[in-house]
Amino acid sequence: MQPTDIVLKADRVGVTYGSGHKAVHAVHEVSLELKRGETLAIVGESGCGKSSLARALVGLTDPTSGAITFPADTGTAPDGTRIQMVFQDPFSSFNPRKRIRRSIADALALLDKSEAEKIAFRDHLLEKVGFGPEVLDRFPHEFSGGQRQRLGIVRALATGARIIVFDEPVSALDVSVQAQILNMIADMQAELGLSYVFISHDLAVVKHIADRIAIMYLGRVVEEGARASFWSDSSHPYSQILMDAVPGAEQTPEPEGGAPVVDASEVTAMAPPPGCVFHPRCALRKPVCETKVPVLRDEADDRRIACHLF
Ligand SMILES: Nc1ncnc2c1ncn2[C@@H]1O[C@H](COP(=O)(O)OP(=O)(O)OP(=O)(O)O)[C@@H](O)[C@H]1O
Repeated sequence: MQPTDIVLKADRVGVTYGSGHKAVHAVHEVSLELKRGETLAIVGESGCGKSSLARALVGLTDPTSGAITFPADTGTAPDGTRIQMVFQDPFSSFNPRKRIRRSIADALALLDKSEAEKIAFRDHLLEKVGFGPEVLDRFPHEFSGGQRQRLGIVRALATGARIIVFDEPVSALDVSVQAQILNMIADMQAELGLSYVFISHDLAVVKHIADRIAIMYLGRVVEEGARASFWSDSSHPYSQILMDAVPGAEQTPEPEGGAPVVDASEVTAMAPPPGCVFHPRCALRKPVCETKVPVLRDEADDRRIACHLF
């Protein structure tokens, strides 16, 4: 078998809540690949299914359809250590009654290393996020949001996981703290050779750290490609809206046909529109968009778009 650089692969993954006419297709046939050492950003508005996909990737939810595999896995890592999630608010996942030492020890327990090596690894990770060993005897509530997020990152990495899924890791933090955390995340990736999936509702946050970007809308990936090409080539009309919202981005002129037709909040995964799910909000829509679902197909080198305009 050929060695592969793909560390994580989602193949037509679907996540459905409920059944029958009450079913919500939160994630619909999503296929993605994450290469070793790369950061794949998944971006979309609230409710597009980002968290459902993230939870499926790390095994917290079983996909209703499709498959999640780890093609580059050598098979030596015991389950639970190859992929970990960092949540928006790690406070909710730290046991408030446990000292930090205990919480990190629980993560280190998954490592196949000697006690001394575990301690050295722990202290190295703490140092990387700017903490000394004195934090170990404190409780979670004694830390600010930014500090807690740094501890959340340490705890995820302490398991030895090589793939980290970050679910909106800086969204709850002050803008001044966000850049600091993003820099730490990037430093650790370079030093430890980690692969990241980075979930965000804000394209501005991922603009500097993502190698690849996938845009999700109502459970589907509508566009995917290398980050650099996103700001240079033409894009899916939905991606364009997200790009225009990035501060300092060049604004695209209002397309002919005018503004979006319906309020975004009226379109939900509970009652997705027929045809292209984005068509009610698309100023460039054509009649075909109301009836036919566009497939995600290669538009250029390293760029896939699901849109009838291309
Ligand atoms: N446990 C659940 N039961 C039923 N519906 C759910 C459940 N979890 C999520 N949903 C629905 O699935 C869709 C996708 O939700 P999800 O949380 O994955 O999106 P998101 O993009 O992460 O949004 P947010 O950023 O607001 O968390 C939404 O319509 C949501 O209401």
